[in-house]
Amino acid sequence: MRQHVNPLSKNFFEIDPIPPLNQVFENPKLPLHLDIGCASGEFLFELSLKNKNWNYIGIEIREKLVLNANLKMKSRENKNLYFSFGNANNIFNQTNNKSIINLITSISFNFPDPWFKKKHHKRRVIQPKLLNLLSNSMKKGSLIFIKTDVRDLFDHMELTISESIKFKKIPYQDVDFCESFNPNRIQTNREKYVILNQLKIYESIYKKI
Ligand SMILES: C[S@@+](CC[C@H](N)C(=O)[O-])C[C@H]1O[C@@H](n2cnc3c(N)ncnc32)[C@H](O)[C@@H]1O
Repeated sequence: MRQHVNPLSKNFFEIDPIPPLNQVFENPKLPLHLDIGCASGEFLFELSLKNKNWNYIGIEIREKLVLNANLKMKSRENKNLYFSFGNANNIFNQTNNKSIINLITSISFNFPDPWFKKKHHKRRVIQPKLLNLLSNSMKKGSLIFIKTDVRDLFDHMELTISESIKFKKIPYQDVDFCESFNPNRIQTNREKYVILNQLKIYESIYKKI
């Protein structure tokens, strides 16, 4: 399976609408977490089983991974999990999907693709346009979690988010993780690898003000 796809390719301009939340979740009123770049979804499968008081949506640009995750969904009892295929940068251009943004309680960007070369930086998932959309539509108090092992990418993400005056970085110790989308601090696949290899993790949390 391809490890990387070019998010700027026109294959990702068309976006599937996410159905109304009352059609995908047993209880659409639960707090909603969005995980961008969820890969095979293992992290979300674990989260959704452990935290039945949250709903989770995973967005992933590699279609095969989403197809496999949806196959796995059929054999499981997940009533609080949904996977959507597409480029997170275009997903909210879809009219139906736009209305979901103000229902989101939190979003995570876990170990996004670094796209090291300068000429490829525009392929990085955190872009000013996406941040602008989120800052205009996410509700007050909602959170953005970013995590990476690549310092340069971390600086790029921090800069892009801090350019929006509507997001304030909050000190780690001020976050009540027990109330968050991930109270048990479950690790993503990349995070497990990074920890095993004793690499440094850079992370920040932002609040919509
Ligand atoms: C390095 S992997 C990290 C996967 C997972 N979050 C983790 O921490 O293990 C980055 C994932 O983001 C996906 N991705 C990259 N750009 C994306 C985009 N614009 N929209 C949605 N998914 C994207 C990639 O296909 C890949 O699965």
